[in-house]
Amino acid sequence: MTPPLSPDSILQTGLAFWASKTLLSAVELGVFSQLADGPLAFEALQTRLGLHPRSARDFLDALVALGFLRRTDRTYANTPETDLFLDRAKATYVGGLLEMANHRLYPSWGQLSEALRSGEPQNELKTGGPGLFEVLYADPQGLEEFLAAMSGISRGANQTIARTFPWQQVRTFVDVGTAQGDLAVQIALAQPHLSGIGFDLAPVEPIFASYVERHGLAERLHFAAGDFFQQPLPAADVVLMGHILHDWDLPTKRMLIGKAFEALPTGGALVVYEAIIDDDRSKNAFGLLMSLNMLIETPGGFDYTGADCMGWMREAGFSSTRVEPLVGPDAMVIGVK
Ligand SMILES: C[S@@+](CC[C@H](N)C(=O)[O-])C[C@H]1O[C@@H](n2cnc3c(N)ncnc32)[C@H](O)[C@@H]1O
Repeated sequence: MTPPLSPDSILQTGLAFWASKTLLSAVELGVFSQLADGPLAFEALQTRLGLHPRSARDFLDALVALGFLRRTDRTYANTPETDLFLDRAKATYVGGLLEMANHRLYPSWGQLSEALRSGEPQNELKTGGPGLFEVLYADPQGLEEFLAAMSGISRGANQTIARTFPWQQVRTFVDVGTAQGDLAVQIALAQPHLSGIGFDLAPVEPIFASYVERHGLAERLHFAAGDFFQQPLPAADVVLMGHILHDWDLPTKRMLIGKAFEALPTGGALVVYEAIIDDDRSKNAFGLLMSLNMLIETPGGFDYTGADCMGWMREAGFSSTRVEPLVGPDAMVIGVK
């Protein structure tokens, strides 16, 4: 007998933004940072957070029910995960991504239907303003927030690439669009024989330099300032591009893969990684939603399948290509010259 149909999953996804926005507001208000020094009684926490009495208990108890806080009697505490990843004072903080989701993506995603009809981004570009990167680079705090957010979203994949790529015969690498430099840092930490370059726009340099310095890697990791639309990529045995290609339209994707080919010696490798969509385009929901996020944020960006990327690599001249899983929705596409 077939079980009766249920609307549960429809309703769960339809109202998932309630839970999402509750978590985003908790990060914005600093709930997890306030609790990082230890549990707090309800009244103390309410006062520290500046919450109106009407919904303070509902808000905090919703966070308990969602699994982000623990409560004993009337005292609230972080869970091990929220303590490690959502306390702003810790190096393991991943809330930068959620801060960006809260103040930038949440309002823009409210216009998704319009974006789907028009094919146009729904951020500053909509009113004739500058593009995503110009906006970020005009505001030093916004830039730092974005780059830290990228480290948060990328760290698991970065550590996997650092461990699993065959680095034995490699001496040098360049990370294109390096942001804070977390991929370069993770590779250098795991592979002490390697030296690397982080390539990015000039305003990123101080942020990269202080991140690399914090990890004690300034001798082996250097910054190269450049614009990949204007300049060739620095030469290296391995070229890496994390969350770069999906920002751009197809001609730009091809141009960047071509520049990577030029920067590599024969036998060198291009490693492209992000939320690579499965070839059947039916399983990697995160990758497909990420592509909608590119619609919201960029004029021509989109995510793509492993087969798509291997095809572009072969057109550029790469002789062998393969796709390897990383963590969660991420995979890397490797092209060997
Ligand atoms: C989405 S972030 C990816 C950061 C990092 N690779 C990661 O995966 O976490 C894109 C990066 O590309 C850089 N970028 C954007 N336009 C660029 C350009 N024209 N030349 C060089 N880098 C650029 C940005 O500054 C940013 O650091």
